[in-house]
Amino acid sequence: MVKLPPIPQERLPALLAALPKAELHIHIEGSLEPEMIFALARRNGVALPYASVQELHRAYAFTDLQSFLDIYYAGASVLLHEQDFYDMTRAYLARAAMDNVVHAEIFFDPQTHTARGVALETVVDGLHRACADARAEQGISASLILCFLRHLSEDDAFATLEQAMPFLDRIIGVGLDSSELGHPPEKFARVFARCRQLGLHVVAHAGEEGPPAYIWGALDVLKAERIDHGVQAVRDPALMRRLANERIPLTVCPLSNQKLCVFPDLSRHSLKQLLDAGLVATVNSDDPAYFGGYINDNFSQTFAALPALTAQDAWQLASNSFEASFAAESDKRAWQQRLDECFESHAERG
Ligand code: HPA
Ligand SMILES: [Zn+2]
Repeated sequence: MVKLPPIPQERLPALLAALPKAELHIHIEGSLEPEMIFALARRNGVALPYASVQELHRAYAFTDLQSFLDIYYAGASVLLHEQDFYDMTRAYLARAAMDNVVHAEIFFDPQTHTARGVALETVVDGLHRACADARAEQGISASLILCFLRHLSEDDAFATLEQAMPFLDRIIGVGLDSSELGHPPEKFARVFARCRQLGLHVVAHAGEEGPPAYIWGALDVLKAERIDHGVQAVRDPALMRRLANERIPLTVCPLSNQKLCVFPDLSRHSLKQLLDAGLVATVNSDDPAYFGGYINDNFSQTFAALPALTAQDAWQLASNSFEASFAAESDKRAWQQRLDECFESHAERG
């Protein structure tokens, strides 16, 4: 264990906010705030099934993953033009930078847009231009991960990969999201094998609502390098040992788990168990506009709900986020150094 300077307990909230961190599980369509949904609907002449921002907000009372996805896909219907994708991504990156995110690996769902007649080029151009401008103007680094929707067929995923071929230099990897139960990783074995051949990184949502068997499948069949969510792993001791031994990161999203009723309450979340078992767990926001908080809200509310979490855990979570990222080793070392300096400054002050 790394020896850290002692941090007084009352400084923990300020430390959590100030920590440099990477965000590795953020669906960019899930960063669309209700106000922006209405502004884009107006700009693009799209009719929404909600009369006002307040009415839309009131619909954010989810009972499970599917009840959220239905509203999330409706929200994304306002995105039509390159500028829409640009504005959404710039807004997220500006907000993330305020939370001291130094690096973000951003998921996007092409099939949600191509099914409505939006060209993949429009999507990728807007997202990529926003990432480049945010890096130049705010110093935040960002890269893109294309997610396949698992409720659709493997053929549809292959067609999406084909459309993405001209843009692979702007994508670092692929992921798997949407409705988990009934859509195990094995359904996408061949398309993920092709993605690996193409040199793309591969990650997958598994063990959010689905059983530990879906995490085994993501590892053994898809060869996922990271597991998104993965919180159901605590139900399988052999899986916990494997994740720890192979240092397979989990991108955990506590507020998402709370809002989608994966845990009855944040105070019952498994994050501390995952860390104590030596897993490379990280904290992320998933769909911050829908789940009531960006990454620092996830840190602060989870540490408040789980008093067993310590400053050492905070350091570990931030350090894990750099280790788990697909960034260059030189960047990881620089961010790690900033993390250690942040700890020193919080220990010394006062
Ligand atoms: O939490 C999630 N799970 C699965 N698919 C998703 N798409 C956006 N957010 C999620
Ligand atoms: Zn997710």
